[in-house]
Amino acid sequence: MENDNAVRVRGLVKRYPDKVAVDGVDLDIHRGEVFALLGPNGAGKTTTVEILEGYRHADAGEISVLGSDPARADRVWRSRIGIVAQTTRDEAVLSVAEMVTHFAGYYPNPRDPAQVIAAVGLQDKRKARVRSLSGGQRRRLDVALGVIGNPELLFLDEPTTGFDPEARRQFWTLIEELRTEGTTILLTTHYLDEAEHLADRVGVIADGRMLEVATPETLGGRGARTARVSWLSADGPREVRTDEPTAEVARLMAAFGGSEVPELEVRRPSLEDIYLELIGSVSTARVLEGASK
Ligand SMILES: Nc1ncnc2c1ncn2[C@@H]1O[C@H](COP(=O)(O)OP(=O)(O)OP(=O)(O)O)[C@@H](O)[C@H]1O
Repeated sequence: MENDNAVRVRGLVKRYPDKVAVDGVDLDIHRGEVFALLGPNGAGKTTTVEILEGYRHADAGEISVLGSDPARADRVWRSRIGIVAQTTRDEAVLSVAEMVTHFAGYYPNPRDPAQVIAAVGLQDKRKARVRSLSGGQRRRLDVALGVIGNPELLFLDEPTTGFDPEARRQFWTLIEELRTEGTTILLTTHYLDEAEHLADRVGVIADGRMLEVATPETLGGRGARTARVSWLSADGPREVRTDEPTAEVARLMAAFGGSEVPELEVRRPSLEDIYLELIGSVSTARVLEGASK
């Protein structure tokens, strides 16, 4: 019987000849959630994702994806997942509409090709040959091909690399719609704002190890971190650090006689600040380890 998790991984290990790329990773992805896997270049994200997709084989660990071991999964299982890989290189002579329709034919319960093309913003390009698309347009097509089969679980490996800002926003809307429909999504991204906007939970991986899994709001104790309150006083910009920003704002309001406090801002560390701190601690540990040898 399938459990409540779309993905359940325990003790995942993948070794390459000169590198342990994944070093004992545990991971649970709940059904219906958007999970973002974050980490620096070479951390082991793509290796992990491709093992979950059944494209690479693990050296050790227990892996269950939609209730099956991906290394032994069949065509029916494959039709339940959608994949947007990091790179696609085919130089198809088909048009966008032909390609999306062609892929729809592989699945038992596909989405409507015209709707999917519109959802990724390629309606003006539907008759264009795939090989004539720009890098960002090609990436949008990759996303269309990933979702055309109406997957229960969607893997997105750096899906918005090369997107212009408008395309990224449009993509975010599409992901939100898929999430509302109940699709489970595993996303890797280097854009922290993307993770913050889309993910229910994030996992930070570095050097093949999972450092922390949490909501974007609570990663690294973020929610409890000291806030910075800044404003423009008559003497110039001012900033205080406080655990009670509300009290500080109330004090400022009184000081300004209830009128608008100029340039008032309350900031807690951003997801990027916290992420860099987590990653930084690993790099420092690696340098110290090297120095002690
Ligand atoms: N086929 C392979 N053969 C040998 N080493 C590999 C292979 N694939 C990946 N590696 C190595 O394993 C490590 C993890 O790579 P992986 O592609 O999983 O990282 P990543 O987190 O996805 O990085 P990026 O953010 O750059 O995409 C890297 O050091 C990489 O060089």
